Amino acid sequence: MMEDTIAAISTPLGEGGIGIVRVSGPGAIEAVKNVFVPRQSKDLAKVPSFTLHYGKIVDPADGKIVDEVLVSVMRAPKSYTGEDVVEINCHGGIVAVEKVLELILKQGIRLAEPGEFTKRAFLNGRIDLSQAEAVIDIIRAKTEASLKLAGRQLSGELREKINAVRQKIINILAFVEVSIDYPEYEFDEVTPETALKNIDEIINDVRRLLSSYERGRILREGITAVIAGKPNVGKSSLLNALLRKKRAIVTDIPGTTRDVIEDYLNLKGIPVKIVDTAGIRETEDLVEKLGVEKTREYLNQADVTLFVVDVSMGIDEDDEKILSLINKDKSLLVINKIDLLQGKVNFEQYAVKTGIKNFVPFSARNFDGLEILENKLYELLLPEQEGGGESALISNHRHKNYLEKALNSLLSAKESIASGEPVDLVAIDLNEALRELGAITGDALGDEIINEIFSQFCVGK
Ligand SMILES: Nc1nc2c(c(=O)[nH]1)N(C=O)[C@@H](CNc1ccc(C(=O)N[C@@H](CCC(=O)O)C(=O)O)cc1)CN2
Ligand SMILES: Nc1nc2c(ncn2[C@@H]2O[C@H](COP(=O)(O)OP(=O)(O)OP(=O)(O)O)[C@@H](O)[C@H]2O)c(=O)[nH]1
Ligand SMILES: [Mg+2]
Repeated sequence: MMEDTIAAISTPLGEGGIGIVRVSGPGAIEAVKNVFVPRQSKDLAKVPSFTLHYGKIVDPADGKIVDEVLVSVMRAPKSYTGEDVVEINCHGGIVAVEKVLELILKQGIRLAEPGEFTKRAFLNGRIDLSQAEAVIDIIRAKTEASLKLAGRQLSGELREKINAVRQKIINILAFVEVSIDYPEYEFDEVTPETALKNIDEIINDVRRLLSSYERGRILREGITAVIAGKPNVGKSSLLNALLRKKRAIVTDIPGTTRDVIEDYLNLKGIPVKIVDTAGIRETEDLVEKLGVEKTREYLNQADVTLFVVDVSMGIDEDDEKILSLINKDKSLLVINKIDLLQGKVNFEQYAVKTGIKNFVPFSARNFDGLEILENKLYELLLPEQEGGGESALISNHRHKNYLEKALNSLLSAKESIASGEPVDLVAIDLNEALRELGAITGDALGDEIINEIFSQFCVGK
């Protein structure tokens, strides 16, 4: 349990219905008692846990009323942080909330660092590190799907999976350690064959977790889609169609979009940053030139490119130039302006000519093909998995890193057993794998790394 007591404003600063000052630590109740005058006289130190109390915050220095509030009391160890927690529900508005916080700090309470409440929940053992990280993911979630993913992690799903794998390693280690300590014993259970079989099973578990990372990352972080193509093919019109609003200026003058335009959309749960760019062409116009330069930079960062062509114009050298700048496997070819078509057109020809397999005939004028376009884009990002596959569990790069390290240690242990090396070496690798998996849940992780993780939180969380 921490010695000192911390406080912070836990709601966004601004005008709102209510604003909350949260206080946590052994001195929380005493500090609030000093500034809180309950309407019905009672002692906050004696009220039951999880109760709410009406009254006023009064500055003890001059007896002036600061705000009318509701105060809740949650006692250790059953609280968000695992410590005594008192929350003061003030009227929303910057002045009242800040004034109340100031009064609390005057009672010898320290201002909380970003993420410190959640860090205490972790340090006091109420949640593990992966759950603490899920808290920040929930705050940052941009779509329902990413919220759901973070919610599963908050409920401890990842911790359970990791701990199950660790337990399997511990089971093998137990035998290995015994045979190190008592080499004269022969254990029927631990022939190299059974050990190899068990390690293989663990390796598979870790690989399965790792394989869910790509999906998890896309849902958690979202992706960047860049619209590219020659001037006037309808890039900005496509942006507007996807956003269902007139975000970018559209004209029939080639070179209309000069600067990069960014916006966000929710593609069936995937948070997508969509970028409309200046049409790429050789130009003498300085402003347009700079726009084209920027387009190239964005294309380098794109997770996926929407390459737009005008069906009434076909494909020429200028298209080829742009094609050389993009990753065709991560592109969708949008064959635009099909409303202008008279007679039949072989769309596959466009796929062959551009080398982009995924194509969709489209009209930004009448939205023809918009739904197919969205489906194909989704499929390109999150392909349907064979046999259903495991739903995403790993979404955080830190977790992926430690899983990869653990996998290497396990592979090394497997090799040692297979080549008949001394059991001591096997034990070293297995212990290493245990430590690496433990880093995901926060077991045996240095203070520095823990501090780094929590510093990414917002104040009051
Ligand atoms: N006012 C308020 N709203 C909030 C929070 C908060 O801290 N204060 N939360 C903060 O982010 C979230 C809710 N999360 C919480 C998680 C655990 C506990 C808690 O007290 N857990 C105890 C007791 C549970 C029980 O009664 O069974 C425990 O786990 O021991 C509280 C809030 C969202 N809304
Ligand atoms: N008929 C028809 N016209 C379209 C379609 N999509 C876009 N246009 C027209 O094509 C012209 C260019 O559209 P924009 O969306 O500005 O094209 P752009 O690719 O953003 O052009 P730049 O910003 O100059 O590179 C406008 O006159 C649009 O109305 C379509 O599907 N059918
Ligand atoms: Mg444009």
